[in-house]
Amino acid sequence: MGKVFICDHPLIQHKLTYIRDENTNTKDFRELVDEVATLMAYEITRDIPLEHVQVKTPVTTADCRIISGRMLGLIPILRAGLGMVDGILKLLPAAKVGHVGLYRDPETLQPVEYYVKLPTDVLERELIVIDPMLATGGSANAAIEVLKRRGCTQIKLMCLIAAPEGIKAVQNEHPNVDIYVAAVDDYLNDHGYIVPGLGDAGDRLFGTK
Ligand SMILES: O=P(O)(O)OC[C@H]1O[C@H](OP(=O)(O)OP(=O)(O)O)[C@H](O)[C@@H]1O
Ligand SMILES: O=c1cc[nH]c(=O)[nH]1
Ligand SMILES: [Mg+2]
Repeated sequence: MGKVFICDHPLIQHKLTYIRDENTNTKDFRELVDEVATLMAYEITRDIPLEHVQVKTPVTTADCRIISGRMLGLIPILRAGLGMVDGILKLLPAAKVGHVGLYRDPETLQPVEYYVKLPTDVLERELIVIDPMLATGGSANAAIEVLKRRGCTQIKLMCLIAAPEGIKAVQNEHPNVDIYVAAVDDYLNDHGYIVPGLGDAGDRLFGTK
């Protein structure tokens, strides 16, 4: 079963509080999501392998370590996943970005696919699927399925807030995908919104409501 890592660093939790606040405006919401994404990138890359190199300092030769050429791909689920991309790229500038466009039908809560564009070398990359919200898990599962259908095997999922129902759904359908979240909330309401959550992440990021 996929593991769940809760990124509970105080800086992440502090910023998440303001992200949840309904009085936070679009500009601040976007900036805070960007900052939390950077901090979460620090946590999600904890297991990246290093290799030894020697560098000449002005004083002597030093045994040092660098990331061992690991190729990463970021896969934001449109729209809301876009809000986390730049924050991650600040720490991982060589990552390539693929896009999976999904919206959740408001009646059925089922994901509807409308766009997929992936890097040509996606099979060689370790992939991080990004979406601020893991509610029913339908969108994350569908995005992971898009990647697996193309033969991708190394996949992690990164979200800001997850509902227990969404975690269970991903663990059931994709047991080899680890999930990184800043918080696990209480439950889903009758409209499939995470409680207490933050509302509609896409609308809050882009000011569409
Ligand atoms: O786990 P689920 O039940 O599938 O819900 C989560 C999805 O819902 C939201 O997307 P939305 O449909 O609002 O699209 P948007 O990002 O374009 O606003 C959110 O960004 C996730 O993609
Ligand atoms: O709470 C939720 C659930 C799905 N999508 C969101 O943006 N928020
Ligand atoms: Mg939305």
